[in-house]
Amino acid sequence: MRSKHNTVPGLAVIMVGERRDSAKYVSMKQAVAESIGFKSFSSVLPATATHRDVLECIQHHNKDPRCHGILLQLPVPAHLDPRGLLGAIKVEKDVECFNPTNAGRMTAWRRTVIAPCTPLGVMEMLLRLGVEVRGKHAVVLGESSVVGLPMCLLLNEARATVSMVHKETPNPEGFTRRADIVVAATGVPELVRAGWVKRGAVVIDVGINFVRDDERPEGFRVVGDVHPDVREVASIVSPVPGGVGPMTIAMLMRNCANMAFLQSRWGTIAGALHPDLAAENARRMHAAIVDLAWRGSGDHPISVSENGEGEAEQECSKKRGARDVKAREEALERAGDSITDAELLTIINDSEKNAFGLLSFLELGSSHDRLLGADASSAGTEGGTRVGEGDRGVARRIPRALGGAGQAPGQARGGKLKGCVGGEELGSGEEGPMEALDEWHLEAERAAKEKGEMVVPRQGNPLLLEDELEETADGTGWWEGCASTPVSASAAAAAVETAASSESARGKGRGGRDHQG
Ligand SMILES: Nc1nc2c(c(=O)[nH]1)N[C@@H](CN(C=O)c1ccc(C(=O)N[C@@H](CCC(=O)O)C(=O)O)cc1)CN2
Repeated sequence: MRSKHNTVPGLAVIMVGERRDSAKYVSMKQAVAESIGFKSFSSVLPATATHRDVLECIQHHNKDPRCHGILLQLPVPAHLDPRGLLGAIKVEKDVECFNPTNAGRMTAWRRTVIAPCTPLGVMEMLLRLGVEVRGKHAVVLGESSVVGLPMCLLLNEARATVSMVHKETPNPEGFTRRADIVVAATGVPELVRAGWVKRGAVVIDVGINFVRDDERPEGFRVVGDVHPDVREVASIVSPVPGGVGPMTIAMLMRNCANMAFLQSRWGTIAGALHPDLAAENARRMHAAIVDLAWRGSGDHPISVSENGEGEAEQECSKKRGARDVKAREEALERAGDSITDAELLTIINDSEKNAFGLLSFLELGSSHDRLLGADASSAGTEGGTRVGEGDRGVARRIPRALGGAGQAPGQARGGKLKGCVGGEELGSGEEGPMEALDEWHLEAERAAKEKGEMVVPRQGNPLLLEDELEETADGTGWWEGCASTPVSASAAAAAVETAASSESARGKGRGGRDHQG
C-alpha cells in the first residue's frame, strides 16, 4: 500500500473500561496491525467515561486523515448506548460494518464494501476449506448483530438456505441435525453435541467461552460452543482457540486495508468513472470479473455419504478450494496489470454487484463529511489525491436523480440546509464524474424492469437540517441515508454491460471534468 498508493492504513481501536478479555483482544489487534505495517492508534477511556466523552473520542478519529478504520471494542459499560456510539463512526471508517448505515446496506443491498469481521472470517474459512455453500442448508445458532445476523446474510449471499436458530427456537437440535453447515455463535460453552450434528456436516465454532479449570495455573480455559464429541460425526470442526478468533482479526485488517485504499484513492476512483472513461472501464471490469471464474464447479463436496466415502470427497474439495484461491489470486494479479485500482478493488470484493456497493459507499461517505460539518482538511489528501474532490457531481445530481425534481426535501420544508447533498453551494454547474454511476443505476433499473425483476424504489439521500444536526449531537438520532440500488445481481451485471455499450454509443460528446488525482 505504501509503495503503490502512498498510504499506510491506520486503525484506531477504542476501548472503554478495563475488562481483561477486551484488553487482551485490543492488544492482539494492535499487535497484528503493527506487525503488518499499519499505523495503530489506541484510545482507552475509563469505565466512567460518559457518552459524550466516547463520542468526542470517535470524532477525533473521524477527523484524523491518518486513521482509515475505527473500531469500538464491545461490550461497552452498561451506562453507554453502543448503537449511538457505533452510529457516530464515520461510514467510510466503520471498519467493522456496525454503523447502522453500513449494516442497513448490507441487509437491504446484500453487500457493501465491508462486512462484519467474524462472519467474514467464517466465509473466508469455508472458501479456503473448499466447502461448497451454494445450495446447502446452513444453520446459524445465534442472532447477535455482531455475528448471527450478518452471518445469515453472508451465507444467504453465498446462496445457502439459511435457518437462524435462537433462544426461543423450539428443538434447535432438530434444525442442526438437518444442516450441512452449522455455525455456532451462542456463547454457551459446548452446547452443540454429537447428537445435534449430521454425519459429514461442517461445523464452525464461533464461541469463545471461559470455563473454570482449577488444574490450570490461570484457573480457567477457553472452550467453544461445540463439544469435542462433535468431531466424531462432523467432517470439519473449526478449533477453539485457533479458529474463528484469529480469522476475525485477519478480516479486520483486510477491511481496514480496503478502507484505506478507498479513502486515499477516492479522487482516482471517481476519475475512473468519468463518463469518458466509463465505457472502457466497464468493459474491462466485466472481462476481469468473467476471467476470475473462481467460484467452484458446482458439485457438492460437503454432502458426505454415510458409509465414510465422504472423507475422500472432502480432501478433493479442499484441493479444489486451494486451486480456486490460487486461480483467484492469479487472476487478481493479471487484472492488476491491466485495469485501474477502482476495478481491482471491485474485484477484490468478489462480485460485479459490488461496483454499486463500492461507489455508493464512497458517495455516502463523502456526503457524511458535510453532514458532520467536518472541515475540508479532514477529508484528507493522502497519496496526493484530494479525497472528496470528485463528489460535487454526486452532491448536485443525486436529489434530481433520486428525489425527483431536483429540490432537496430540506428546502421544501423551508429549512436551512447545512452542507447537505443538493445544497447550492456544492454545485458548480459542471457535469460530475459520478453521472456514470447514476446512469448505471438507471440502466440496471431499466434492465430489471424489462426482465420483470423487483427494483427497490429510489429514495432520497440523507439531508439534515441545521437544527436537526444539533438535536442529534449526542449521536443517537442521526439520519441514516437511504439511496437505492437494484436488487438483482443479474440486473447489475446487465447494467455493467449496457453501460459499456450505451456509453460507447453516447461517445465522448458529454462534458465533464477529469478528477484523476
Ligand atoms: N468491536 C468488537 N468487539 C468484539 C468483537 C468484535 O469482533 N468486534 N468480538 C469479540 C472479541 N474479539 C474481537 O474483538 C476477539 C475475541 C477472540 C479472538 C481470538 O483470536 N481468540 C483466540 C483465543 C484467545 C484467548 O486465548 O483468549 C482464539 O480464538 O484463538 C479474537 C477476537 C467480542 N468483542
